[in-house]
Amino acid sequence: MIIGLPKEIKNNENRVALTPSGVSELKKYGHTIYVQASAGLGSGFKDTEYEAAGATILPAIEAVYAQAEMIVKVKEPIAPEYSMIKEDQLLFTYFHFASSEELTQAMIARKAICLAYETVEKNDRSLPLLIPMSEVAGRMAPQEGAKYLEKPMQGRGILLGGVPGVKPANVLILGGGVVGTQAAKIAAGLGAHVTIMDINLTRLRELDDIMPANVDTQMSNTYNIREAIKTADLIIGAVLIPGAKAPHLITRDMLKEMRPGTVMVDVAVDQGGCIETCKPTTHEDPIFVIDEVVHYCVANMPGAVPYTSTLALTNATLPYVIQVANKGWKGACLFNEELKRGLNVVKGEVVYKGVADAWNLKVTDVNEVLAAAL
Ligand SMILES: NC(=O)C1=CN([C@@H]2O[C@H](COP(=O)(O)OP(=O)(O)OC[C@H]3O[C@@H](n4cnc5c(N)ncnc54)[C@H](O)[C@@H]3O)[C@@H](O)[C@H]2O)C=CC1
Ligand SMILES: CC(=O)C(=O)O
Ligand SMILES: [Mg+2]
Repeated sequence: MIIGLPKEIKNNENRVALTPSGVSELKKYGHTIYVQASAGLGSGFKDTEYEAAGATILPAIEAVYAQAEMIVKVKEPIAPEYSMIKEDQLLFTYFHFASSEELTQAMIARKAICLAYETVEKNDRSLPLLIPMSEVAGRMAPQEGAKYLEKPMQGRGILLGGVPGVKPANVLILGGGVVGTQAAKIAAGLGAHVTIMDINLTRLRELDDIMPANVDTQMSNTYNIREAIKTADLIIGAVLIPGAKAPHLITRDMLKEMRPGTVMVDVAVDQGGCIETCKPTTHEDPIFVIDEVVHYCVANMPGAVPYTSTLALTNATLPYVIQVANKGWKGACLFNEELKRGLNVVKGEVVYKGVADAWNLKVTDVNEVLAAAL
């Protein structure tokens, strides 16, 4: 297969979807890989390393899209890339369609095959291509929260861990999955008092068993959230309904219940956010303030730590990339249910229910689309 690796163009997105070692693995199976010049530089990989691994470097992004049967990326295509996408071209990347109607309509119009990292799902319901980046974003969330809690950054001016004789900060985490667990570990390690809320009682039991003494668990519901936000210093949004729009657990009217300088890090922003007032921000301009509450809503948090994130992401994606390259998208999706669940939009049809529901579109049975494509 001919594989294209473009350089990411989203703000401060320094990750890259294949490392030179990934290129050399793909070459073993006889695939051709075109890499856009400087695609890996932000993650510490030089063009010469990709060349040595067997890739061909192309100077312009247009040439990479023009040549490739499969584009492997990190983030969703953004407007300048739309017109480069060809009918029947396979795009394997994060899409988060439920947070962008524009992107959904653009991919329908381009008649591309959109295989979304975030909905590739194992039989045990885990999301193998989301987990590594959720681990990164979860560990970053208290770090970013601590920074914006500082007074000069518009926060309350409270130290997460407190000091002897002074209470630590209260951290409220909504969602006890991968992001929530990693965020709790780091916040608790810094000495904060942490509360994790989830609707899954089994998950709360597991967390209660493994978390240190300064982490409490509580059932997530509007009543409990309304109470907790009154004394929270840092709130981390970490809920997920796979592929679908996140529910708004914190509504606009709740902001006036919070103390001035409270910081909210809505990691779930890539699925639309679990805080009503959240809108996507960038690493260049990460926060905004409403009703004296600081909102941090960066949709590509791991992009800021590419040395960690690129390796973590490609450790997980490469085996799937190899499968798709070896069998083609149809063969790979028929062979492997995990990959089939990653199909979101195929040749103009929406095949993922959460995405169709988000934008009131018709959902087509993925098996019909696969059968028609054979
Ligand atoms: N902004 C960024 O850069 C990044 C964002 N993310 C996003 O973070 C979000 C969380 O991802 P993961 O932790 O991997 O998901 P996960 O599936 O591991 O965990 C989600 C948790 O939310 C819980 N939940 C669902 N509804 C809830 C409710 N009403 N109240 C409380 N909890 C509820 C679920 O029971 C589950 O335990 C996703 O939207 C993901 O895409 C992930 C990585 C990077
Ligand atoms: C998951 C995601 O949106 C990211 O890693 O940027
Ligand atoms: Mg207020």
